[in-house]
Amino acid sequence: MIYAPTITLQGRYDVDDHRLFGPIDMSISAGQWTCLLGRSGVGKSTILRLILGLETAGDFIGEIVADDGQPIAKRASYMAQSDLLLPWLNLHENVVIGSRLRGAEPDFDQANALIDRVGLSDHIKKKPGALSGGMRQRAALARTLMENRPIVLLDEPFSALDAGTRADMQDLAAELLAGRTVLLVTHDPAEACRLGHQITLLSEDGANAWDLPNTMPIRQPDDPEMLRSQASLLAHLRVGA
Ligand SMILES: Nc1ncnc2c1ncn2[C@@H]1O[C@H](COP(=O)(O)OP(=O)(O)OP(=O)(O)O)[C@@H](O)[C@H]1O
Repeated sequence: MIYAPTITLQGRYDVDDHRLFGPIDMSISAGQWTCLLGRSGVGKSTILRLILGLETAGDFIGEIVADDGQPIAKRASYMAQSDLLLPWLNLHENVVIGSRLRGAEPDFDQANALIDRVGLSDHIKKKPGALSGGMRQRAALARTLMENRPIVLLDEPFSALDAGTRADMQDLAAELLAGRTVLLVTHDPAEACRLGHQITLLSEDGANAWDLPNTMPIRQPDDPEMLRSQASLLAHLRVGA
């Protein structure tokens, strides 16, 4: 598989003449899941956009580098908070849009298999407007997984899903993204403790690691150590809110 690098982000970020976060020194480990949590508006989505080199509202002073020195954006796939599905294309066409935009022939077998894994085979010809919010989110997940990139940036990818489907999609993403460098933005301590090799808490003052059980993800929902960790993380987030 193509090398999945460690990414480091060092710097500070100002918006509207005030400091939003930083200075921070954050590492997103090679081939692992790093879960990023923090209060609403602290800058989590901004960090994903900075890593991708996309426009943001403020100014970042610092550097974002991969440990192999190669550019990051071209080998990253990104699932934004809004699903970014194109309304005039059907579900299947949306899932293969990446290849189409690159002028390549899509791998239709892979696309069909992914659509099946996210449970949308019966809806393949529907346009996004005819799908529920959770279905749209699963379609966007399939499109992201279809890209098969070594770096994957996910912004609340499971937020619209019912509890059972959410657990299924977490399992699927953990399976298909094994060995990739994944940065997952989430508000859900249970999700972070289930999926994360590392958890980073972003605040105005910095980016701090949160201790996780020594077990490897993906952790079972009834894992006692995980449950303890998610409970203390929730308590910490409530105090910090
Ligand atoms: N277009 C914009 N113009 C001005 N300020 C913006 C703009 N977009 C975002 N911001 C500001 O940047 C800050 C960080 O936004 P960001 O979306 O990164 O936060 P977040 O931590 O991901 O929030 P949430 O958890 O609610 O998704 C916010 O406080 C917001 O006010």
